[in-house]
Amino acid sequence: MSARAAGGAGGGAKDGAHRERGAGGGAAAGGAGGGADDAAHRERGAAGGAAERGRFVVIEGLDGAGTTTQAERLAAALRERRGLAVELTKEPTNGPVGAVLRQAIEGRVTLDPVSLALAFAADRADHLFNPVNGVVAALEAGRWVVSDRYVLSSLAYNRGGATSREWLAELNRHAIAPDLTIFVAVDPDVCVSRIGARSSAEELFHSREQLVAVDRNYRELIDAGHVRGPLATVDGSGAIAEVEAAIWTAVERLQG
Ligand SMILES: Nc1ncnc2c1ncn2[C@@H]1O[C@H](COP(=O)(O)OP(=O)(O)O)[C@@H](O)[C@H]1O
Ligand SMILES: Cc1cn([C@H]2C[C@H](O)[C@@H](COP(=O)(O)OP(=O)(O)O)O2)c(=O)[nH]c1=O
Repeated sequence: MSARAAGGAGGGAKDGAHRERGAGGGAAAGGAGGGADDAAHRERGAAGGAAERGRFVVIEGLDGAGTTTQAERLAAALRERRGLAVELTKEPTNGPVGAVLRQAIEGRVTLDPVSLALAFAADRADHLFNPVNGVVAALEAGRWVVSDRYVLSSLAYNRGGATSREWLAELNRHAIAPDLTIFVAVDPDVCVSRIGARSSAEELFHSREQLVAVDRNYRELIDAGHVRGPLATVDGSGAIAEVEAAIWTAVERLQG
């Protein structure tokens, strides 16, 4: 197994923790597209017994909305309360394209908006279809996946000028639809203050002006029905435990 596979390409929490690995690394994804939409919830007849497909839950929101905090809490709750095997992942991932993106986000390299959008789409393809530790392989092996950010982040953050919503959607055509997207809604001013309390480091999308524009994009995308798969909007302005409880209610509805 490569160092990358052992370390969990495609995610893990910010520190790379919490990522469970299935024996043998899971099934091969079978190429771009994965066919996972069609394969949703089917039983696997492969050797080793039938495994019901896992569910893919995505947490979205502005920087500072609490997506990292809530993705960690949801993954832990699914393990503890439901006894599920859960992988916690994030975008940008800890894989090779994700490493370049992290440099761009932290201002160590500069990418133009088209290259940035292409890199996020490439990182996402690896996140999904990596045969060793990709999301599709995990879902097909029966594990749940909770992802901190996904396609909706590209549509909300990387749009403008040469990068239209339509083009971004086309770039992400192969990305499977989540079983549930949770949008953690928080006012941009609150996000700015939480970001400031967390760290003084400058990042690409941390200005108030940018967060206001991204918030508008998220809300337009949601209102126009451009989110693929079921969506739950949760008020993220309350205490961490309150937001966690609201997310749990949304996920329980999915299970029920
Ligand atoms: N509901 C909340 N109320 C107050 N502070 C929060 C809440 N959720 C997260 N935080 C804090 O805000 C900061 C940003 O949270 P984080 O989960 O890293 O956000 P994101 O991943 O969306 O940028 C962290 O310091 C975190 O502890
Ligand atoms: C997944 C994704 C993230 N982003 C942005 C959103 C964040 O500003 C940044 C991810 O940085 P990160 O430090 O992980 O932020 P957070 O903890 O708030 O999620 O990358 C895009 O611009 N496009 C994308 O497709």
